[in-house]
Amino acid sequence: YNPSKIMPIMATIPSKTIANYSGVMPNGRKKLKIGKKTQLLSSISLAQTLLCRSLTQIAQNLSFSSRMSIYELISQESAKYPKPNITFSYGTAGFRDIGTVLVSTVFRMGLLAALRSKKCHGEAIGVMITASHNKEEDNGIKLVDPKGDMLHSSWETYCTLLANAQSEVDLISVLKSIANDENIDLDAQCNVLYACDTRPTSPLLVEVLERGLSLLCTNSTNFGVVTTPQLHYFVLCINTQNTTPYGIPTIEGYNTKIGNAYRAIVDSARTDLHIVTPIFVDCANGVGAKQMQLLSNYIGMKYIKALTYNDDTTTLNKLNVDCGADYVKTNQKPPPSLEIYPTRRCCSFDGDADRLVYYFIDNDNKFKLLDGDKIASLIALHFRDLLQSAGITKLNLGVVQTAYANGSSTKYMRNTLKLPVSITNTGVKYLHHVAQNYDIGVYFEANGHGSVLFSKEATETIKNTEPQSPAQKEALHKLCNFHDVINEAVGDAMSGLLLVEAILLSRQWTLENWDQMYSDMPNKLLKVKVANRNIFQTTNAEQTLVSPDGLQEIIDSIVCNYPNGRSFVRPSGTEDAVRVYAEASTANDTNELAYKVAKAVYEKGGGIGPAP
Ligand SMILES: CC(=O)N[C@H]1[C@@H](OP(=O)(O)O)O[C@H](CO)[C@@H](O)[C@@H]1O
Ligand SMILES: [Mg+2]
Repeated sequence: YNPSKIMPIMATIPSKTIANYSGVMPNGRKKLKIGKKTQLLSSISLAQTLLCRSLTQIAQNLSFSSRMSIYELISQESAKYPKPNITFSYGTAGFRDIGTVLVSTVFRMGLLAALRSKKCHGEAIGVMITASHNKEEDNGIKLVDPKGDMLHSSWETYCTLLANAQSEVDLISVLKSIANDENIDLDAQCNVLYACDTRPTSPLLVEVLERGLSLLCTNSTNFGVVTTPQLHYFVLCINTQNTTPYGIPTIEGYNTKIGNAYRAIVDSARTDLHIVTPIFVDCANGVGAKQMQLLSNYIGMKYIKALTYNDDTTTLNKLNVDCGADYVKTNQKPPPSLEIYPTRRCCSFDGDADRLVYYFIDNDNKFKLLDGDKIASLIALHFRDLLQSAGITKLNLGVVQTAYANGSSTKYMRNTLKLPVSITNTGVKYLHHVAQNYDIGVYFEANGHGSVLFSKEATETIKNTEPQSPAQKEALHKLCNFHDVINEAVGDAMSGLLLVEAILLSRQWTLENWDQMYSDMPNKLLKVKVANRNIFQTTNAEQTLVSPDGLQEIIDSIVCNYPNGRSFVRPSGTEDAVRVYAEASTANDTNELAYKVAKAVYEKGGGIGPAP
């Protein structure tokens, strides 16, 4: 091999071909933007040079790799990304930290994603680089399993082990033991799809991820800057391509599937389209802004009037600042940037557009939040009615919540809707799995992250039931379209918005009508800083502490003094803190209860910093 021999060969390749391909060369970060005729010639010669350099690099790597084992190569490359002196943990939503300290972790997750795909017989695995609602300087990485759901918990330990391997020797030893324990053939097929959100550290982390991937994976696709749920959707689409295709794994495919289903529901609701009122969408200055604009443009103003706010993804220090679903839910107030008055319908996404909350102010200027619990209640009610109208009785419809669900919502669904409600651990992966126990499982976290899952039996029943009346036919048709509007892979703010809008239009409901389903119990969420949150261990879907010793008894003795009081304590999976939740009949009682429990946590659980 000799680079000087490459040039004459290059000369025989039509320049246009080189220019076309130059954008996807291995050193593709220097992508060429060719468009203006005046720049074309110089771009082509630059493309030739770049291509030549890439070929040189490939040839060098090839001759190296023939002499070095793959583990030696990994070790050599990994040395470029030393692990900082931090203990990483794959938590509720993968790894989260300041973006720049995640470099070694992200490189290693490239290796792990490749192993996971090889273990799953070459099925596509997703890697999303995002820190969701957290601050802009943070970033994170989480893996998506072949069905589009979260990484299987048995592999989370591998993630943590790999991220914490101190030296290159440790790293190789962890990799070898994973390959050995899981019986993985390193030469097996592999497919990894990856994407990122709009954070400033995302391009750097994507580049490092690619380095990791390039060592073990021959087949990977960069989906660019998309929402977390879109990446989950792409993974599910690609892995079902040869069986029952879930959809087309592109942004257009996503918009077409959910957009067409939404339009069909609106059409079948036979509503006068003039009643389609604007929905003001706060996009948290995140990735949802552009994607929501693309989706609503596809659907058309006649069907949806989605006006995006907080859609600046280029100015620094704006992401999730005083806006977004987490801000609205935590502070129980609208983003100051949104002009809100009675009758104006508003909703907020979070930074990676997997959470959705709605809100409005009533005629007395009182802020009303329609959170994940209210969204779940609306969906459960509507599906219960549709199943009844469709004459389907054999499908079991149920709801999954966490202990953070407002007590009134659980009561409403159990006592008024007469539906089964399961309570499970915090984190979408838990809710998702429990929802699979129902034929139609509606799951939502109070913060607005959730979806609806349909069993195979549910899908087939909806598709194959012979209607006995026009009303039944219409209900079945609606159920089919509601199924298609939902992103079953994971909770999705954009798909959730269409689902809620479609239900409201079908029922001809305003946000006030929706809000009146039930009244929220006053509630309070506090954080307590402790020296070691790992000593906090829970049972009973995180509602009862088993450690530290004696603390649960103290909490019980506090709670029993408050009518309808409920309070529980658990360690956060995403922040270095312990969370305290309280609910009671009045706002005063709730406040008092929350602070008393937080104080007990601080005193008995090794609190640090100022006392609550
Ligand atoms: C009380 C609360 O809202 N907890 C959130 C938060 O988890 P913690 O483990 O509580 O930090 O972030 C998770 C990931 O986004 C989300 O799934 C969960 O609902
Ligand atoms: Mg999120």
